[in-house]
Amino acid sequence: MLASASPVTAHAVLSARGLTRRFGGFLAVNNVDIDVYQGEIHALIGPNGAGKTTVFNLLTKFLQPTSGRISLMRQDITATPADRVARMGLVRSFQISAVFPHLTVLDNVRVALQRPNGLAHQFWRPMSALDQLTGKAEGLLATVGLTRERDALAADLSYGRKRVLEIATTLALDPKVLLLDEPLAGMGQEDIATIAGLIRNVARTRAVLMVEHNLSVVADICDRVTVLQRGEILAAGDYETVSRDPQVRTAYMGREED
Ligand SMILES: Nc1ncnc2c1ncn2[C@@H]1O[C@H](COP(=O)(O)OP(=O)(O)OP(=O)(O)O)[C@@H](O)[C@H]1O
Repeated sequence: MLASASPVTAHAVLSARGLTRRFGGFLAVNNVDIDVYQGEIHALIGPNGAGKTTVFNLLTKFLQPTSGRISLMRQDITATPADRVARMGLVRSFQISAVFPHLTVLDNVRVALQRPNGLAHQFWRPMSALDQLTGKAEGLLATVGLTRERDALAADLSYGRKRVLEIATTLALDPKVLLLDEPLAGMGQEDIATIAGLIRNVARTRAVLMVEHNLSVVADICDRVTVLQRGEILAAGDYETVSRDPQVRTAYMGREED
């Protein structure tokens, strides 16, 4: 029997206490505590199979925890369905990152913008009905640096620019907490620098939790790091502290630096 969960920290935007998930007899996530703060980027790192994706699935309510509690902006969301949690402002990038290849960059953002307006069920309205969203969409494109590609078809963007467009469509939902699953995967150095800067910018007014394998980017842009191993927290703190932890070096980072 697990110990009962400790109290959820009041001022974190997203908190979990004693988060635990079993798959049959296998303990994939074991007693994980995590706090994600406004204005900060929190990295969740760890070797393959450590439980990072399962933690994301638990926090976004794609999976129900076996035990433990989750709170979003001081509200207990442990039993709240995924769609409601998303409407409350906890947004995972892929949830709405379906970029429509045959729409322009601007139209992709306008389509994303209609969702929080409660028009999602009227998805097949003519594009002209989206005109009222043009100004806001252009503002978002400016925020992410996509103004020049405004009228390009999404299909014609490079991989890196498509990921930037995904971030723009995610921001259209005005998330309070943004969960990014390996946002830099498969990118070249130049795109990494652009996206890392963009994430840093986005986090100024939001809380960001990201799973990321690129440790130099984690070191550069993340305020806090939680290291998972075999479903448990191995270490947590700022990158400096965590990267000096002998257990972490042996289990994970040591491998990178050998
Ligand atoms: N639905 C499931 N049923 C059974 N086992 C699962 C399920 N989902 C995940 N697991 C197991 O839980 C463990 C943690 O998996 P998870 O995908 O969360 O790890 P991860 O840290 O995201 O790994 P990676 O970096 O490789 O994506 C793994 O051993 C995985 O096989």
